[in-house]
Amino acid sequence: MGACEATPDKPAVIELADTGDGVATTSYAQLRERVETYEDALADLGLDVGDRVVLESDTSASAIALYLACCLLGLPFVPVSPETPTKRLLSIIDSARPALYLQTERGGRDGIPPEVGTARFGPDGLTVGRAPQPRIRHRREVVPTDPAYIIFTSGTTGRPKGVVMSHRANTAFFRAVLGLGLIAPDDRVATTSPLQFDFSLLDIGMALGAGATVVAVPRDRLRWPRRFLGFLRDAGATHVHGVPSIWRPVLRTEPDALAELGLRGVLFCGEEFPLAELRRFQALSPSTRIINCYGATESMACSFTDVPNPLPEDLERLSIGFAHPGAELMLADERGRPVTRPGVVGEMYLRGPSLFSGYWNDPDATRAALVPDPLNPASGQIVFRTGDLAHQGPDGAMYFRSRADSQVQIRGNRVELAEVRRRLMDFPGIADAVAMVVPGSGADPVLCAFAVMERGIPEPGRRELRAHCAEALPDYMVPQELQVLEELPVTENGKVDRAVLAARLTTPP
Ligand SMILES: Nc1ncnc2c1ncn2[C@@H]1O[C@H](COS(=O)(=O)NC(=O)C[C@H](N)c2ccccc2)[C@@H](O)[C@H]1O
Repeated sequence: MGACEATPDKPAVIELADTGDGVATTSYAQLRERVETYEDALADLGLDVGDRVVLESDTSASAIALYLACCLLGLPFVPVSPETPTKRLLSIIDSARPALYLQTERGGRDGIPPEVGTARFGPDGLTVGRAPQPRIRHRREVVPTDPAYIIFTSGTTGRPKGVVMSHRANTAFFRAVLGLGLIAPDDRVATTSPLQFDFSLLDIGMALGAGATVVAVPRDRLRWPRRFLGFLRDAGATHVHGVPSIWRPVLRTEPDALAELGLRGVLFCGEEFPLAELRRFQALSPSTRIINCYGATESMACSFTDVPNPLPEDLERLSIGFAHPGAELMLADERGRPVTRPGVVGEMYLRGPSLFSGYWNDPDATRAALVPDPLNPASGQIVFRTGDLAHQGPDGAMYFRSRADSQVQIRGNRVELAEVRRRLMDFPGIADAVAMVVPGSGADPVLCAFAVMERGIPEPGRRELRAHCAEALPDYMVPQELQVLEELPVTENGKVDRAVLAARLTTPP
C-alpha cells in the first residue's frame, strides 16, 4: 500500500464499468479509503485473529480492498469464484468453518449455513445480512506467521485441500518477486485468473507492489477474443497474465488484433505452453517479453524464466530456470539422494521462506508435502516436495518433465503420459494434446489421448495418428482411444479438465 502515499492519484485498479461497457478506475487513494472502510466494518463484527472469511467475488477494486482489509485484521480469507458450484462452496465452508461469508451486492448465492455470518460488499462498505456468531477474542495482534489466506485446490483425493499461506511466506515471496523488476510503475497488468486461483493474487501483488495498475479482465470476455482484446485496449493493458489456454482462441481468430496491441509482457503459469502456439504468438508480437512462471500454490510460485525470443527451431522444451531469489530448487531421486547429472530426471524439492504452512486440517497430507530437507534431514529444515519431475540442463537450469503421479503402468510397463503427449504434439497441425488412462474392462487401464488442431488444419484420421505414435513409441504407449476435439475442456482455473475428458470416455459417445 506504499503507493497510496507516493502516488495517490494513480490508477490502482481498472475494471469493467457497472454499466457493462467502458472501464471504471479506482485510484490508490480511493483504494486505501475503501480498505479503511472495510477494515472498520469488519472490526465492528468482533472477529478474532484467525477467524476465516469466505470472499466470493471476481477480481475487482472492492475484492482487492477486502482482501487487504482481511490481511490487516488477521482474518485469513478464502477466495471462491461466483462460478463455484454451491456443493463445492458448502464443502469448503464445512472444512474451513468460516465466521463470515461475503459476496458482492449483486451476488446471487443463498443457502449459506446458519452458523456462518453473511454480508454483502460494495464500493461504499459492507451490509451485514446475518451477524457472525459471538466469540471470545483470544488474540490482540496479527503476527507474520498467522495465515493470510487459504486457497482450496482440487485435491487428488477429491476432497478439496486448503493450502494455508502465512503473511510471512507471502511477503517473503513478493519481496523476492518485486526485486526481479518485471513490472514498472507505469505498467498496467491484466489479470485473467479467478480470485480463487492464487495466480490472481500474484498479479495483484506484482502490480500493486510495483505501484502499477491491476486491470481486472471480466471472466466472460475470455471466451470472446474480440471482446477480450477490446477490453485490454480500452484499459490500456501493457501486460497480460494468464494460463496458456487463454491464448488459443485469440491466436485462432484475432491474430492481427493481438499484433496491434503491442503488449510489453505476457506471463503464463500452470501448464506448459504448447511450443507451436508460442512460436505463433512470438511471430505476431515479437517485442513482447514472455515469462514462463512455474510454481505450485504451496509456494505461490517458484521461478520466473524468460522464454527465448524467438524460440530456437530445435528447442524441445522450455526451461523453468531457477527459483526466484531467496529460494532454491533441487532434484532428488526416489530415495532422496541428490540428482545432479544434467538430463537425469528427479523430483523437485523447494526450500525457502515462501512455503505454505500446511494443508488446512490435514496433517497427513501436510507431512507428505513438507518434508525434512533430503540433503540434510538432521538439520530440521523443512522443504516442499513439489510432486514434479524435472531434469537439469548443463547450467543447472530446471526443465519441467511431468507430474510425478503421471507415470502409469500399462501391461506391466511404466508409461510416462507426458511422453505420449509429446509424441502427439509432434504431429504437424496439432495445437495441444492430452494423454491419460481410464480404467479398462480387464486389469490394465486403457491409454487414451485427445488432441486439438491448429486453426484451419483438417482432422487427421485416427489410424494416421496411431501410426505416427507407433513410429516412435512402444505399442503399449500407443493410445487405444484417440479423439480429436474442437477444443479441450478447462477447469475454472483454466487448466485442462481431465475429469471431463475421462467422462467422455466412460460414457459411450
Ligand atoms: N510453468 C509451468 N510449466 C509446467 N507446469 C506448471 C507450470 N506452472 C505450474 N505447473 C504445474 O502446476 C502445478 C501447480 O498447480 S497449482 O498448485 O494449481 N498452481 C498453479 O498452477 C499456479 C501457481 N500457483 C502459480 C501462481 C502464480 C504464478 C505462478 C504459478 C505444478 O506442480 C506443475 O505441475
